[in-house]
Amino acid sequence: MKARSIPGDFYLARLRSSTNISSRTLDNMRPALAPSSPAEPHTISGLTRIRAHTPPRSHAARTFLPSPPETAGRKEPTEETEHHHYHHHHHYHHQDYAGAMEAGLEWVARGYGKGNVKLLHVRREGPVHSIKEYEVDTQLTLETDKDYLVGDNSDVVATDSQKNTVYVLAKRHGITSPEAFALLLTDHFLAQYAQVTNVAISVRAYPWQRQVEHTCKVIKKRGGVAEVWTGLEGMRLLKTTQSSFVNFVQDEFRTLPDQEDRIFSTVVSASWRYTDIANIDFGRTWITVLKVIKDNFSGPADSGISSPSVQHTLYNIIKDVLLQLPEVSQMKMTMPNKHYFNIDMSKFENVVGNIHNNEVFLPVDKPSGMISGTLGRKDLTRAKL
Ligand SMILES: O=c1[nH]c(=O)c2[nH]c(=O)[nH]c2[nH]1
Repeated sequence: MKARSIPGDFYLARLRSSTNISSRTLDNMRPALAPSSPAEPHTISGLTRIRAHTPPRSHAARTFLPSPPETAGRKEPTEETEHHHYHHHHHYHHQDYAGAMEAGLEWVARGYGKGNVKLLHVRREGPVHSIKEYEVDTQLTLETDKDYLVGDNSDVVATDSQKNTVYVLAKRHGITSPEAFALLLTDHFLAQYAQVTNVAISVRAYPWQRQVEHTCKVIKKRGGVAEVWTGLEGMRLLKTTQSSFVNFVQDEFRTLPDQEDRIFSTVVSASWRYTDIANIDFGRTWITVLKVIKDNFSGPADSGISSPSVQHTLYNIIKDVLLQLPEVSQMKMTMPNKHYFNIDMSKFENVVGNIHNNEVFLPVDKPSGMISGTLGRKDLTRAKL
């Protein structure tokens, strides 16, 4: 074989990512890579070729057999084993691999698998869904090393199949915790493939949390009808323009100047009660309320909507919900005013130039304004009394 005429040759860089290199492939590549002087590394078309001046190996060291499945160690190559190997796998370029496993070497560790298998699992239990987004690494170690040593893939569970397994087990069993999912995968790989001796699964969970909580409260007196309140909590909003607060009481206690263009940020809590709970799509009303809040806080994307105060924005939201949802009899809402105060740049005139900037703010944790209100339908409110 031609390939045997250059023992000691090896190549660096992305020459071939597969271990299954046929001697034909190497033969075809050689002319393009042939350097003028074998002593120098050459870069040709982005490939670095290094000529290693290793003395030709002995015949016996040039090839070997893969470990038999029942033993972890490797059998020493013999004339007999080489003969067997040569005839059945002559397309492998044995002598290019044999050098690494000369006598006296052993595996300290080996493994292969898929890294960062990303998946999002959605658990759909009625209209309330829950999600888990994970990145999973799989690593298998096989009993034999014939895949590494001679390119025999017959025991190899492809990393692509390992990736598919992650998806299939998520579909079949669902996902509760990273640990439960990792244990599920580990047990699966060991049970499914007898040639696997070790499995390592790593899972990283992406920390999603609900942007807005859907809440509800149901009260029922014996013999009465259920009073159902649906709500939302934790809807954090912020806008950088079209919010003002001016013309409020001017006296000796006031220090706050009129604010023509301030930051408006809040965390909305709201709840609403239904007139009659028969035939109500609770999920749909919840989505509608969310949209009414967004529309009144932000307005249309091109023009926005201006807010003269938190009070006015709060009123507009509740009013619109009651107009759009006849099944709602009453709605209450609180909107804390999460202050972002303009940092006074007048002290830094020399450093910043424009002191009238509206760009640097101090987020204030506490205190915050507490604005709230409840609106009900007149007829129903009266009927209740
Ligand atoms: O929208 C506001 N309403 C207030 O009642 C108030 N009070 C205040 O100091 N800032 C604001 N902002």
